[in-house]
Amino acid sequence: MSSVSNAFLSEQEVMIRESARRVAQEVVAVTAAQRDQSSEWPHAEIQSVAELGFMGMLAPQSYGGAGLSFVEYCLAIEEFAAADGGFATMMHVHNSSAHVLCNFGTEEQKAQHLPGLASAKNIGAFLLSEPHAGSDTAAIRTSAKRDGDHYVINGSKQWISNGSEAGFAFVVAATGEPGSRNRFSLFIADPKDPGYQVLRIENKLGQHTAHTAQIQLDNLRVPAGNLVGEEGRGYGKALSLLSDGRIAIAALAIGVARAALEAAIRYAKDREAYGKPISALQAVSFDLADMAMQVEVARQYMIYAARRRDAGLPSDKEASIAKLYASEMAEKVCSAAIQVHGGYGYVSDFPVERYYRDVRVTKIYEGTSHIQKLIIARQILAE
Ligand SMILES: CC(C)(COP(=O)(O)OP(=O)(O)OC[C@H]1O[C@@H](n2cnc3c(N)ncnc32)[C@H](O)[C@@H]1OP(=O)(O)O)[C@@H](O)C(=O)NCCC(=O)NCCSC(=O)CCS(=O)O
Repeated sequence: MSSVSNAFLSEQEVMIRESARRVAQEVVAVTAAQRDQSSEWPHAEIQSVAELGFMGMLAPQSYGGAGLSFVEYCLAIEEFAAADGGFATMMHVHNSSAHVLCNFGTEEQKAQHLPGLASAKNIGAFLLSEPHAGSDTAAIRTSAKRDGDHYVINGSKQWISNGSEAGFAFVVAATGEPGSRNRFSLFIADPKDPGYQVLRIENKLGQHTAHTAQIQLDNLRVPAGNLVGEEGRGYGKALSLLSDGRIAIAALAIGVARAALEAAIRYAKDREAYGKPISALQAVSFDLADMAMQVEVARQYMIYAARRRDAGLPSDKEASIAKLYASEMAEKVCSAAIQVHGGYGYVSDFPVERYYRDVRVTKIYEGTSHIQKLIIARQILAE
């Protein structure tokens, strides 16, 4: 694949990327267009990729995971996104659950939940956003009240990827009074509890493989032992999940953009106009060069941000730069791929209209482009 360079990757990173590419193409890409039409949940594909370790990428091997570094994880996410953007979102949200548990859970919580997550027996979801708390995370209204050896959680959660299919869920809820700085706590909840109700699955522009649900929590009872970390210290944990997630969403946007670029190159070499392939027309070849340049630059910065994360260096600003640049770039590249296809780019016989629809949300979820600018500006002005 000429549009992906292996420069400065370790042998292991190249091997993981190639293995992810093979599995993504053989298992996920072949059914992607059909899923785009049917919105069917990919049970069989999830099981196949789980058997090869891709549903427990960030869980340690001792708990049944693959124990990948963050760079390796992001390289794999790019590959799955090139096959199906929605599938990659489902995988990312699921793999992040294990990541959060590894970072903040007790040994007991890890032993209880990581094997089920790593094998994809339980799909993970993270219940953070609410109808009135999207960009403004601190506006969360869901509350958790202590009742003996349980907490009782009430509230509405919105935009929950995997929420309708989850067997494991993190919930962020307020345990403190409004106005207090340390008012949010993080809990592990069981979506099989009758207090966890799926109100609806959203009808979206793209990413139909990823089911996005609205969840009502009605007296959801959670054992006190399911509190993750200290009471009132959940907000920073949620923000750290978002920060790491932004690097992965950059990888996802790059994967979809790369698929669009490759489709455009294939089409331009094949389609003839004025007696020659349109790739021989300078205008088209320059557009392809622009697209390739942007994908490559976004990838190199995404890998840099992921390496900082692996090295334990501060990476909030870099995560926001990676996500902002990659998601804005990806929408432009997918649009340019449609343009190369002309009218054929606008119909579903070719995959580029799906890529365009799938990639649009990368400018919104895990923090909008304006939120990324806010985080970058806050940091550069404080330096
Ligand atoms: C815009 C925001 C970043 C604003 O955040 P705040 O100003 O409210 O918070 P801070 O004062 O910066 O931090 C509070 C607290 O947390 C600690 N913190 C911050 N970042 C980190 C980190 N990366 N790691 C660990 N801890 C962190 C910080 O030090 C403070 O601690 P102390 O109180 O001082 O001890 C924020 O509101 C924001 O990011 N908004 C965007 C939200 C967003 O991205 N939403 C989209 C979610 S994705 C979605 O909903 C889809 C769901 S899914 O696909 O299923």
